[in-house]
Amino acid sequence: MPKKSAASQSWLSLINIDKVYSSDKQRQAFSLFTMIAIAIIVITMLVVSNYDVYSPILTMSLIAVNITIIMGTVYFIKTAKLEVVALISMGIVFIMCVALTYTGGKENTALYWLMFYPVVCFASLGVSRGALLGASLLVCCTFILYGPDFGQVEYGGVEKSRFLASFTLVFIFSFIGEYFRYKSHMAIADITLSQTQDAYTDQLTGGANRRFITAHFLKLAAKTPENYLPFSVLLLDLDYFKRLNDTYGHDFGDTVLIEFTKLLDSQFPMSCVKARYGGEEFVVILPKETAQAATKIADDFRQCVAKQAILTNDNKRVFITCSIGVAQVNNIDDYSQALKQADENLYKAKELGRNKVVSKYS
Ligand SMILES: Nc1nc2c(ncn2[C@@H]2O[C@H](COP(=O)(O)OP(=O)(O)OP(=O)(O)O)[C@@H](O)[C@H]2O)c(=O)[nH]1
Repeated sequence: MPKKSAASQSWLSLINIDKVYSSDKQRQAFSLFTMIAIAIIVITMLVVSNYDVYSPILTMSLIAVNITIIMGTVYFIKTAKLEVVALISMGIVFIMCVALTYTGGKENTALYWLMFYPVVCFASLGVSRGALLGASLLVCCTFILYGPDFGQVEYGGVEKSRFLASFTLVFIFSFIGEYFRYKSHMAIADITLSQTQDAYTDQLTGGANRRFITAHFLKLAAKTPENYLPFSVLLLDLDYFKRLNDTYGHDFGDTVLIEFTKLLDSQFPMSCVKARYGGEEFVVILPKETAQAATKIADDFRQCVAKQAILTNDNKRVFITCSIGVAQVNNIDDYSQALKQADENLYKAKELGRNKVVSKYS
């Protein structure tokens, strides 16, 4: 655990676990479109082979289902809006199920077809919407089977009660399956997020570490370069840190590193990425800033650091300074090269006597 948390944690918001969520979306999409594919084939075959047996209400509703789910699939291909397509598809299939129950289908065998509905509803719509649509179908079917005569077919008493019992069981077990699958999925998502955040956190300062930049930030910037490029990279190193450790002790050295991280967070905008690169070395990335502008910003920070006193345990005021090397990144692939350049500039800043900023504009 970090000794002290840095003032701002904005960099944590850049960490996501989209892969965990996208695999769940794939599961939902796969369930829905498997049902759609099977539905298109089965419905087409049924309509073609039974159009003379089916009542016009049933034939029309089956054709309407086919057209709607085909259009829904096209809409999904164009927009990738899975939830909308799932809701519309399961809505129209709901109407088809009601029409099937009402008309009886071929030789009053319609009820068999309804059993798949709760399963696909939960798999493609999730717990609450799945429960709502599944339960609504159960209520509608019960009303059609046991309600007053309003033109529906008459099923046998045993057939009705067995259908309701089986449908209820399928509904309950689909609900239990989806509810606990969702709960475990969320638990895994939480664990993955906290482990990922942990892996990218510097344990002493609570700020980001080097891995955050190399394994996460650079990939993010490569995906949306328009949000970041060109950016400037500052390499900052505390001056005479060994002497500080030797004079005031290692614990005070730690306190200085924590206070320095807080200063980075408070002095640079939230949009900047700050990370401890190791030891007493830090990196700051300034998105959409040229090296020229960054040199001025870095110099303001250097002066701010020099003015800031840090208190020792016995209330002694200690002043620190830092040296900074600056370079510009125009292309993500050039990051390593730019970091090397910033390192060379930092080395020059040390050679010039420390407490300096060096870039090609300084
Ligand atoms: N307290 C503390 N010290 C650390 C930590 N990591 C590295 N150090 C110390 O930082 C010091 C770095 O020393 P040097 O590389 O010689 O640098 P310097 O003394 O700052 O000298 P210049 O960089 O040349 O100004 C070493 O004494 C390390 O032990 C840490 O996490 N906590």
